[in-house]
Amino acid sequence: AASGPRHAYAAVMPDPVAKSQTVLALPSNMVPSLDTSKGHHCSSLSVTYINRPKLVEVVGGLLGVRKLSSTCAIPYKHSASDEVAANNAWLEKLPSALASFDQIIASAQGKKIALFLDYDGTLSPIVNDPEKAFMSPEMRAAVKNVAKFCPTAIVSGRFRDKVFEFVKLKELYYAGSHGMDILISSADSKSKTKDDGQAKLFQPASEFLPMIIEVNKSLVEATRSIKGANVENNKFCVSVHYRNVDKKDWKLVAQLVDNVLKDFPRLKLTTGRKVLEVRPVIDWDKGKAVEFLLQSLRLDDPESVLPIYIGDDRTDEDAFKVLRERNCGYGILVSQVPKETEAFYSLTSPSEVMEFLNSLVRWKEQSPRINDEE
Ligand SMILES: O=P(O)(O)OC[C@H]1O[C@H](O[C@H]2O[C@H](CO)[C@@H](O)[C@H](O)[C@H]2O)[C@H](O)[C@@H](O)[C@@H]1O
Repeated sequence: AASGPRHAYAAVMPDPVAKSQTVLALPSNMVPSLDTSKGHHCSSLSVTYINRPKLVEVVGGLLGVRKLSSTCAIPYKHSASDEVAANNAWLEKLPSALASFDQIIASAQGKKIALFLDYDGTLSPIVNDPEKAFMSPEMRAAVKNVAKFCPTAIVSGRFRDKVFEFVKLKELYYAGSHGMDILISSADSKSKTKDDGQAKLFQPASEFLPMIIEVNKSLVEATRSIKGANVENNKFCVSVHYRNVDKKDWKLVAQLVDNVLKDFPRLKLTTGRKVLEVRPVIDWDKGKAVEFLLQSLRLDDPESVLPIYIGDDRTDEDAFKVLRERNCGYGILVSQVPKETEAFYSLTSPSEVMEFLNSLVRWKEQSPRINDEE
């Protein structure tokens, strides 16, 4: 999509749910005074409007018009041997992060690992009811332990408060609404200003809040008659779930959502796992959120930090792409089937994610002084 005009943000806005926090409402070159003199790879960031893609471009597969373009399953013939061959070819291209663990830690020698974790499908298994996507106590312990050694952020499409309710770990950073709602405590923030002592919120889509409330209502109304359809308000974006809708009605759901969006030209549609996601047309995604966090937490020097992002969804591709293009870390795709991806490695399930996190912990525990530059 082509870039539109740059967007200057409105004045500082209090967040009703966030006590003792400052909302960072910055102009378009919004990154707090970056020092690019060291040639860090993750440097300039800005927020722009983008043109809205057409419905068929977004949900082509769902509408039967054309295949979805990114992170779609690579089609393969259905004989068992073809599937095995396709899987082997994929694993060659995208090796298991567990099998390649030694390689991964070799490139982390002398560096700090910054971990970015998607939530649904990565830390919790995909379930039919989004309200019941609980994380196991074992997974929570693994994340808690790894966060002792590696700065760890959850980057989710969910409402930030909701994903915190699931994860329940105060020591992590949280980016909700696909990165449009980032909370950073000032102790960790790069900019030492008079706001020190307060947590900081970065909400690049804050002006869209009333519009999201309105579109949420319209989407609930529009899909009311579709059995199994479920609309979830994620604060700066809205999810329309069709996982529990009869397959013959999937196209209808997409068309109803598209009809609603005709009245909201400043909102666009993206797709996830059996979900249509309505979000502002700003050029901001999980990739931008990762860059923002790396810079804000002073983790943007590739000489001393290795970022690793683990996710399962199409929206995680934006983060994989940032790490690949900037050559400053690894994306790990969680998937049981071959997919097109910008990730470097793969894991097959949340339980393999847990195994990977536990391996990181064991590695750090075995030789903390050698592995950690601090
Ligand atoms: O970025 P994420 O943390 O992966 O969030 C993406 C969406 O995840 C949730 O939906 C997905 O998980 C549900 C529970 O397993 C499943 O029922 C649904 O079909 C999946 O799409 C969440 O409910 C959405 O709001 C997030 O946008």
